[in-house]
Amino acid sequence: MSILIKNAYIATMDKDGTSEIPNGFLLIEDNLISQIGDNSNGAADKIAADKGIGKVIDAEGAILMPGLSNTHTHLGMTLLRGYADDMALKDWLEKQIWPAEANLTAEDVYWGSLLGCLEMIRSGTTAFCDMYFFMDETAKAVEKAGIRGCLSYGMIEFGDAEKGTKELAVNEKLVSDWQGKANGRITTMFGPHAPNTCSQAFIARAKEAAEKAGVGVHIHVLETEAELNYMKENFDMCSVHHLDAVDFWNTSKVPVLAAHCVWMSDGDIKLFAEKGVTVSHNPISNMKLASGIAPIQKMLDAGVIVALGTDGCASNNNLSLFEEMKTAALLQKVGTMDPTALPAKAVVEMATVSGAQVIDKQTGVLKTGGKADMILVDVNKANAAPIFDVYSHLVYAAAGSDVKTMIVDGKILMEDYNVLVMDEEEVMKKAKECAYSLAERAKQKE
Ligand SMILES: C[C@H]1O[C@@H](n2cnc3c(O)ncnc32)[C@H](O)[C@@H]1O
Ligand SMILES: [Zn+2]
Repeated sequence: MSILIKNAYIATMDKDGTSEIPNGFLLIEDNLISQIGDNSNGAADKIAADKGIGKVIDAEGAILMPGLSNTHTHLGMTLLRGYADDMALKDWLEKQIWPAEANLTAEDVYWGSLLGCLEMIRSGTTAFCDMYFFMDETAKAVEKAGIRGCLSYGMIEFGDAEKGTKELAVNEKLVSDWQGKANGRITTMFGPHAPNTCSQAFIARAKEAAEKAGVGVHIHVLETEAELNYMKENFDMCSVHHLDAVDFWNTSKVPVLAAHCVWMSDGDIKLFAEKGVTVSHNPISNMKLASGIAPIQKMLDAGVIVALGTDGCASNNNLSLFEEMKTAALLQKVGTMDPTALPAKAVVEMATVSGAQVIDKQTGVLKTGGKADMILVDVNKANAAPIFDVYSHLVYAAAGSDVKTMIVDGKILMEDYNVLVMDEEEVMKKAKECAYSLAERAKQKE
């Protein structure tokens, strides 16, 4: 189906083309953007008439921009929203989260993932990178919801080579079953959990498997000072150098996505810039677990690709990249005591162009020939009067709930706040039932 959007304030995020079109139009044919331009001379109506376009969206009072990419989630964990708060990462995982996850079923992950997709649709996220368990269920949820998902299985091996072999087989099956499915909306990666929960040899095997399959790797790294200290005590070097010794950060064959990266040294940053690693910055989770402040401005200055992520709903406790954008900007300013650190436009680039780099390079900007993944942000609202700068508005004043329309791969998933791809009431009901039953099962085992 062809869709024509007219009268929008377009923020293309295209560094090589026009970045803003105050009164613009955009034409979608099949799943691609076929035209984008100025509408002040009424070009859109002429195109609609000439081409006989059936679907015209009048976007007066809205910003049209690329959809947002959430580069670090654990979508099934949406069921554990608010399950365990106000704890440090190690205790949180070992005493609360892992015991609860030991009771997870495939059905739990399906409904948790679908709820996560719903929340993302409602808050402007068109693509995400996930690492969790029962990933077939997350893939089915992505298939239904219509967004893009780059899915990895969270492999935790704890130095047990036999367990490692089994974990790799699960991730390999995910790749062979789902890579490129749903018209390419579903892609896959390998997900070795972290350098302090997986051995160096195992992480190297995961990278080898990823290169063989031609897919990326997704890992947590240097999230806490405790991880840094553990690595130094046991291996006499930090996680980054420990994995560099097995060439893990080499991106010449496949992308490498490193979540958190809070405790990076200047040397680690230089290495990531040279290697082309994508960092997923998760400021809210890092603040909530008191993990620290990642040196994001330093990374950007050094040329590291930095994207944004929410982390799972048990450490955030939502999936709104609008909240993440604002928090990222404010945290860098207070962390460096420099109000010019991480300006608004740079944050929007992190949430769009940079995130898309690791998921689907044909998304993340609005330009002719690109895939049609985009959102309309309602600015006919009290919190949007006045707007002097579109990026300032998106980062400091807008909210996820201002997203009124979403199109992914040329298909409308939400229009004028109506989600078209699932029964919202049913999803919330089923997810709550699964969540309370999971908590009950976990409590009984305590
Ligand atoms: C895939 C596993 O990862 C766990 N997890 C969720 N959030 C974090 C985090 O911030 N750091 C490390 N591990 C995390 C999740 O519960 C799964 O067990
Ligand atoms: Zn995580």
